[in-house]
Amino acid sequence: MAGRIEDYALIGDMQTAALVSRDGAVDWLCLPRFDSPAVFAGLLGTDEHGFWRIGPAEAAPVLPQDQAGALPTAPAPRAPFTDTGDLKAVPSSASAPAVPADRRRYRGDSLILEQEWDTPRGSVRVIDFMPPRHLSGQEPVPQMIRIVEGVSGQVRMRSALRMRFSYGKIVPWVHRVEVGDVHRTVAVAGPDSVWLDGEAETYGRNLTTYADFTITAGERVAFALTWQASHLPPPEIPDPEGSLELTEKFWLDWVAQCTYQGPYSDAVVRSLITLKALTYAPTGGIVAAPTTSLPEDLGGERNWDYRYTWLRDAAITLSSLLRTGYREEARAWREWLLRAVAGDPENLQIMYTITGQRELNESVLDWLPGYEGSQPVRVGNGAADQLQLDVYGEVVEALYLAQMTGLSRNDHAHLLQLRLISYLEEHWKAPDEGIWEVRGPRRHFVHSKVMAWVAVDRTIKLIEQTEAEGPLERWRALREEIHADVCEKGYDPERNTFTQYYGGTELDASLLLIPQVGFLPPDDKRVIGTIEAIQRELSTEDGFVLRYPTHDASGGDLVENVDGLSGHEGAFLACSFWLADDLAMIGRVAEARELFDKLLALRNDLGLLAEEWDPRLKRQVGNFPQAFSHVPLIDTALRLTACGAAYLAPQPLSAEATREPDRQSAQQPV
Ligand SMILES: OC[C@H]1O[C@H](O[C@H]2O[C@H](CO)[C@@H](O)[C@H](O)[C@H]2O)[C@H](O)[C@@H](O)[C@@H]1O
Repeated sequence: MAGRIEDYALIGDMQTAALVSRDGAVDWLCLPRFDSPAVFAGLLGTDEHGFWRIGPAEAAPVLPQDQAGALPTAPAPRAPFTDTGDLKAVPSSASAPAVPADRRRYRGDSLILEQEWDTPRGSVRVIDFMPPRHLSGQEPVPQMIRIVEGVSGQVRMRSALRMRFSYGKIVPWVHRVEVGDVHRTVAVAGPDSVWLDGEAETYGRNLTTYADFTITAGERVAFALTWQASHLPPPEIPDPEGSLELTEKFWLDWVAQCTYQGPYSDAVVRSLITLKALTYAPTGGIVAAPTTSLPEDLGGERNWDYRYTWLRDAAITLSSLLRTGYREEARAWREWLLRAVAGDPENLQIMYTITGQRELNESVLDWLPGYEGSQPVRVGNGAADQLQLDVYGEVVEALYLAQMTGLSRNDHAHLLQLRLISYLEEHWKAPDEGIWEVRGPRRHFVHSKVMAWVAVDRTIKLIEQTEAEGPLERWRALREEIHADVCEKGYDPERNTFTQYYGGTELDASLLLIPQVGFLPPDDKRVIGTIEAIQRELSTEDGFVLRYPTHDASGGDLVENVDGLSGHEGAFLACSFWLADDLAMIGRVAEARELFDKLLALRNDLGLLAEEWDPRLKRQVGNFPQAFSHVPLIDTALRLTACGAAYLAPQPLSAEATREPDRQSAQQPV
């Protein structure tokens, strides 16, 4: 059974990721890539939907050895328990004890997880990681490695592995393969095979693969789980200790490139590592989160698949990476973007798969009960077909920032930017689904129009500051027209606040971005009025911020939610960071710091954040970990570090900003 969302740790290899619970269970892992079907989907169901737990066996039942016909089969253990004196006979259906670790941490600035248990007989550490695939020197296949290390005394351990392919639906055929002295266990179903290698003897019971062993201080016992396409030869025998060394070096080298130094260094670095882990290395696409259907409303229907690349989320991620010294990731994403949106801007989607595919058909996995009963469990995402005009602003801003911070010039990116503006010229007046991807009717969302203004503004600046060409006068007039339209139709003079959409009266936390994107200065009375109104009317009791109202003043359901969904949701963490930013910008710096500190305190003990915070239950909710929360964390940390600076202005063009070799010169750029 899944634990609280914040009880999970993230490990990953920049092509997929796993969630490991505090009790040593891997409850979520999609193979071979982020958006593949899960092999362990216990997170969204029960142990029956797949998990792999390694932990102390003190409370574990004695499991009778395999009966004929039970799968998987195994010979008698080579290394049976050395001490069974105090084992109690308990029902054989019990699989593995779920004992929470006493301590856990990432090993330094890496994505290598270490969990430790203290037992009456000694202490033990389990080290979990996924080696980045390019490091191995072998065939690049996904691999999860778990090394059990004796810290003191002698501890009996159990590994219980229940693989269920296709998100918990399929029981694979599990059998042993013996090659000389080497015994391997392999699970096969359809296109997938998953190989278990390890020194401990395995045996099968109740369609689960077990290994029971005793670990003594100073000993290490390793397991490796490797995915391979089932039609290919078996993967090479893993080298867990060598991979550990390479993986640690990889992360430490990567973190060493970070240019941020300041009081929030730990939080910023952990967020950067998380963003890097969410980046699909082969293409540069960035997933919004590695999970699907972790609910925004526990028990409710607000469950979405985030294993895709949103232009919005990826663009703001890119901006954070650029501000902290990571240009390679920015360059890779820009190339992903150019490939993904290649063609007519009319056909631009707001999200794609990590490889740039356009089909994200949404469907329901009806065999999964959902996280704490939150149904439906969805895969795919119907929002892909929406019109969200703000995306043009975020993408253009990221391209502009890329060039202004020294990422070498790219003609295709230039041309794309110009064509996006031509598209906006025709379409900015249309109603859309907006930044929150509402599933209610389209509206004239104020934030969407503001971001359309951003797109035009940054393009004008690009033309003014570089050799890019475009109809400057026409676009200056367009910029004025959008600005005037928003100030006239999106502002309520009686309440002195901008509103969620033209003609509406509700507020929306996305309006907090108005001063941050430079639409109006922070000391404009309309901006201050909006910030104060949002703080007053959209704050939760503990001072975090809702995206928009989903209940009326008395706490009851609204007759009609703007998002077209039932139920409530938690405070949206990105919006809460934006409020801290705005407070700093209008000079309320102490308050901004206080809010930021409170937000940092919401991170789990490993520094990870989901999308939202449920203020009633005091729990993280929504997909986890979420780029859209970690990006604003970094931005606010930078702002507060540089406090005084009203806007994180792009740095001037550096000498490096020279023309990039034209890799695709023969192709039409967009
Ligand atoms: O709330 C309804 C929508 O929720 C999801 O969208 C949210 O996540 C996106 C990815 O982080 C983010 O870009 C967007 O701004 C958020 O509203 C979901 O993906 C949508 O399908 C759903 O309509």
